[in-house]
Amino acid sequence: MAWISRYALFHLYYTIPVASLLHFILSPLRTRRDDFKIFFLCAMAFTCSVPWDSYLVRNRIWTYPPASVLGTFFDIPIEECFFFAIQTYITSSLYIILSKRVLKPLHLVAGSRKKWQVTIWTGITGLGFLLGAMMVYEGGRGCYMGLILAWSMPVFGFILYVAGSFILSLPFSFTGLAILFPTIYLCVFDALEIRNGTWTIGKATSTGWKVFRILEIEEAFFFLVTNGMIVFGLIACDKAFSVLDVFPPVTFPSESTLSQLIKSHVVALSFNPSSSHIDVLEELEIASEILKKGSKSFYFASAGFGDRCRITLLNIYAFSRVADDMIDNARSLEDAEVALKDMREYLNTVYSGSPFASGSQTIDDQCGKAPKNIAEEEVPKEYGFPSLGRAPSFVPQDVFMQLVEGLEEDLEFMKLGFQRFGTSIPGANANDNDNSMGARNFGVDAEELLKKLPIQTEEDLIRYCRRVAGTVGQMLVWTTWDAAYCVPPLPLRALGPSSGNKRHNKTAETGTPGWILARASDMGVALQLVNIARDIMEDARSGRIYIPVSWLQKDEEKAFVYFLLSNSQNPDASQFSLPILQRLSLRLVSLAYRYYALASPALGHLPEEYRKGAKLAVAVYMEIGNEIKRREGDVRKRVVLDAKRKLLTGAGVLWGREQYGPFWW
Ligand SMILES: CC(C)=CCC/C(C)=C/CC/C(C)=C/CC/C(C)=C/COP(=O)(O)OP(=O)(O)O
Repeated sequence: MAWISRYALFHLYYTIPVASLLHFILSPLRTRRDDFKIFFLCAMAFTCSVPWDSYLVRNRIWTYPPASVLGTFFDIPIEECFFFAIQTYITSSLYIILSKRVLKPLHLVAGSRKKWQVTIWTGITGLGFLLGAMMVYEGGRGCYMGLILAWSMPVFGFILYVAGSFILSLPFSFTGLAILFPTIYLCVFDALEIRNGTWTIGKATSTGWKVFRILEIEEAFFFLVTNGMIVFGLIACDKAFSVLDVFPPVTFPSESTLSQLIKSHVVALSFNPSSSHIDVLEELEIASEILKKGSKSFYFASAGFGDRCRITLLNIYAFSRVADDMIDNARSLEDAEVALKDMREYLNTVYSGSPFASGSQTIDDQCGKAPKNIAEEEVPKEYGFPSLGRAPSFVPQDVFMQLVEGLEEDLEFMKLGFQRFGTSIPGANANDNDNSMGARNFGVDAEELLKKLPIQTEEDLIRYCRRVAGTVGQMLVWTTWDAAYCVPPLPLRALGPSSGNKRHNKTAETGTPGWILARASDMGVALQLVNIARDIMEDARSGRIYIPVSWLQKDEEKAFVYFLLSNSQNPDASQFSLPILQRLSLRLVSLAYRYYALASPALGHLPEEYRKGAKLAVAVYMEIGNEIKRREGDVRKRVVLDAKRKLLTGAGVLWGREQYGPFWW
């Protein structure tokens, strides 16, 4: 016997390379759940297939020349046993890669909506089983097909019964591909091996019908049903996880012993959301839509987080977006003030009873306390804010309160009345687009006006960024801690009292939770500075200038900002001073990179499975900064990245260099 068998060569040439490629693609985004699913499915595939396949071999339904295999296990070639595992690995990996984009809990529609289809499909599997059993009983040429049917249909029937509506709700574009691609691939190489004589299909027990005249129909059907079982099994796991992510109070027992854990997953698997659960799902859908519309970059990057983490990130973004819009779109100062009051009240309501509520509690107190199941609670709808989901169970309320303080700062601009609510600034003519404005309009009034701007110094700017974006960075960190550890990591003691805002101090020891939170705030600052650089013109149109007045040393720079504000209905920097706009936006981007450099080492300290997701979110947004640099700071036209650029940037982060930044970093 040669040192390697023909069947082993089949794996070497055709299955191992594909499995390795998929492993490489999936590895940066792999989560513990993915590992669990793959392991579980491989174990199931092996256990279910060995007795069945052993029966086939012993009854000569398929045979192999003894010389073409390395050894046997219950009469099955060991290469065939390996095949059960590697086929499961290939199909599972492909499904997991394709499904990363999809937020699976969104597909937990009420069982009733798909009830009929589920009943019909489950019925079909029942008939399939009966047909298969009859074919086996009769023996002869239908035997192999009958054995496939009788073996696989009960499995399909069971999965459809427990997760049918979820399976039918998922987009066929990816579930179908995850089944069909490996099926076609395996059919082609199976046909080749049959022709080479590596194995043979018994003529007496097969129909003799061939697919495309090359492959026995039973073989093609075998690959189809086995890949189908793998994908359906993975979807069933996803259903259980989705239920646990969205409805933790329904199924999650507070005990975390292994038996309780298994029990909760079994309950989740058989759980069918009723109409009373639809609200939660609809809110999730709204949050997802808000992110999709609000930020294409972050929507793209959100796929890099597991669903559990992603759901809370959606909730957080949706709340921040809606809160921000309420201020931006307020029709009067009073409206905006009411909105702020509502925000604070809403936060107090959803945080009532949470160990993470603002107050006298220290983070020490919060450690070890079971989070309250706020999803169960009736949150008043009158505020009109999207649900915060489970965030109040692990994100300190103070962080949200600081975000609201940031939004409050925007009110300062409104108070100045730059073209808001029909007022105009003193001494400026909104219709005056005179190119020589620097000389004519700019005067004592303007000096006075610049003095009143809320952002006077770089410190003011950074404080604002910390509040509106640094907080979001910290929320992301708390969310990953919850998703990875279920409770915050213990050294939280290092943080001290939860109230007070010491989290961005530079002295915290590297690697401690306090340090990680501080760096997350820095990262938020970096991203917000890019955002400000990109939106100078748009913000001016809303009467806001975030450029620190202290940066405006020369008269022409002061005149520039004055012009932007006074002509805020239609500012067009090209009319007088593009170089100033370029200088200021580039200065913002450089500052952004300084904060990025400070923060990026901390990305490696996030829970491992969320590192890549966070890097992806940061990289896709910082790429906007790179583009501003490439355009030499000309931000008259809004900088947006096309899908190709996002994909390339994303790919660079996932499979390429560890550190992200402009090429000279
Ligand atoms: C460094 C560590 C430990 C963690 C990193 C933590 C992260 C990812 C921080 C970034 C936080 C973040 C996403 C802040 C939001 C900043 C921002 C500029 C938001 C702009 O949002 P939109 O204006 O809605 O988006 P568009 O600009 O795409 O329209």
